[in-house]
Amino acid sequence: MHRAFADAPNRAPLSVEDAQAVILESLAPLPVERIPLVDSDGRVLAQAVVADGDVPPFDRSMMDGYAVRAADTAGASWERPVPLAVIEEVPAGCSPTRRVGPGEAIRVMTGSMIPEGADAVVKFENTAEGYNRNVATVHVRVPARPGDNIAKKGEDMAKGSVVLRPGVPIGAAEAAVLATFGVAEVAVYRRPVVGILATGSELVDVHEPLSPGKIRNSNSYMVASLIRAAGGVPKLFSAVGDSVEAMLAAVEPHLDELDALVTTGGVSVGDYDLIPDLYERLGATTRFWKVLARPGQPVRYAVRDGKPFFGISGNPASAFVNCQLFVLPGVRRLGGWAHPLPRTVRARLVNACSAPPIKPDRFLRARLYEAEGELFVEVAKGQSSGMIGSLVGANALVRVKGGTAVEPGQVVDVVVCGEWPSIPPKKKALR
Ligand SMILES: Nc1nc2c(c(=O)[nH]1)N[C@H]1C(S)=C(S)[C@@H](COP(=O)(O)OP(=O)(O)OC[C@H]3O[C@@H](n4cnc5c(N)ncnc54)[C@H](O)[C@@H]3O)O[C@H]1N2
Ligand code: MOO
Ligand SMILES: [Mg+2]
Repeated sequence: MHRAFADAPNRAPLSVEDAQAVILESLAPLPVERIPLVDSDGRVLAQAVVADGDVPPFDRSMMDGYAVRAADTAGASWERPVPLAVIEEVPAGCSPTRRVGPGEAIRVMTGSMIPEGADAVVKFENTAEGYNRNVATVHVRVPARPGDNIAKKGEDMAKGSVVLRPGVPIGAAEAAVLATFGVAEVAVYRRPVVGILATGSELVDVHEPLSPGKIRNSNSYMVASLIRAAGGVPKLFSAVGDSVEAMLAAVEPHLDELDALVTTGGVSVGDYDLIPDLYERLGATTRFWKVLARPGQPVRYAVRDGKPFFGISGNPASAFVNCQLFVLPGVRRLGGWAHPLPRTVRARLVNACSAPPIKPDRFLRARLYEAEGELFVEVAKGQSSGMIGSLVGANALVRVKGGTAVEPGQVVDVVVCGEWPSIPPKKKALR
C-alpha cells in the first residue's frame, strides 16, 4: 500500500467543517500564566472578571458646575435666575463634607462625588456666574431635572456582574476593564510555540542563490507570519530535503519545546512525499488525510500526546488556505480563543471566476472591501495552487460550494483572512 494511505486506509476526505471539528475536539487550551497587565495586549484572557465593586463607585458629576436640589431650580430662566448659596467646593478625588440643603449648592467638577442632598448638576454655562471662582451665591438660569449630569453608581458596570469572559484577545477595551478592576496581573493562556518545517529537496533558503530545479522556501516565512498573527510563536527550522532521516533530525530533538508542528510539502502521493512516514516515525496518529477543499486537498492532520501535527501542502496557495482553515484554528484553540474558527461574511462578487464546478469546495483568493456600506469581493486572477503572486492583496477566500459555480453580482460566502479597507466607489459597483 502506498505510504500515504498506510495509516489512513479507506478514509474518505472530510468536509471542511468536519475536519475543523476533528482539530478543535482533539486540542485543549495550553496552561495559564500570569503576566503584567501592561504586557498583556494581544494575549488571550484566561480568566473571567466579575465586578468586585460598582463602576462608577459613587454617584459622580459628569459636568463642571454645581450640585443642586433639582426642585430648587424650578422656574429658573435667563431673565429670572434662581440664587443658591454655595456652601462648599468638591474637586474630583475629594469627599464632600456638607450636605446640600434647600437653597444651597456645592461647586463640583467632572468626576467629583455628588454630595448628599443633591440630585442634579447644573453646568457652569447655565449659571449667571459662568466659570467664575469664589462665588458665594450662584444664579441658576436653567431648571434642572433630577438626575441631570449625574452618572449613577454602578450604571456602567454593576458589582457582581461578569464584565469579561475568558477566551477573548486582550485589546484596548479589555485593558481598560482589567485596569478598572485592579487586575494588575492578568491570567492569560500561554502562547503556542509552533515549529515550522518546510520539506522538499528543491528548496533553498532566502539568502541562497538559485540553481537549476531549485526554488526558494517561501512557505516557512508565510506560515510564520500567519502563526504570529494568530497569537502563536513560530519556531522556524531550516528547510530539509525529502528524506525522513533529515526531517527527523531537524524536529525530533525539539519536540518537547513545541506545542504544535507544521510541515509543508510531501503530503500528496509523489515518490518523495514522505510526511506520512515522518509522522509515523514521530509516533503521531493520523486523524485525517484529505479534505473536500481546493486548494489544499491533501492536508494531513495527526496528533501526538495532545500536540497537533499539521501536514500542509507544499504548494504555496494550498499552504495558505490550509493555514486559514485548519492550522490557525488549531493554534487559536491551543491559545485559548473562545472562537478559533475563521470569521466568515457574505459579500457581493464583482468579477467572474472561470473555474468549472468541481466536487470539493473551492477557496478562491480574493480582495474583500467595503463600499457605500456594502461588502464586495473581487476574485484574484491567478488561482493555481502553486501561485504566490496572487496572495498579495488577498485578504479573503471566496468559498464556492462543491459542484456549483458563482456569477458576478451574486452574494457569496467569504472566509476573512485580514482587515478590509473601505474604498470609495470610483467606478459603478456591480449590483
Ligand atoms: N498524482 C497526484 N499528484 C498530485 C496530486 C494528486 O492528487 N495526485 N495532488 C496535487 C495537489 S492538489 C497538491 S496541493 C500537491 C501537494 O503537494 P505536496 O504537499 O506533496 O507538496 P510537494 O510535492 O512537496 O510540493 C508541491 C509544490 O510546492 C512547491 N513547494 C514545496 N515546498 C515549498 C516551499 N517551502 N516554498 C515554496 N514552494 C514550495 C514544490 O516545489 C512543488 O511545486 O500535490 C499535487 N500532486
Ligand atoms: O489541493 Mo491542491 O492544493 O488543489 O492544488
Ligand atoms: Mg508532492
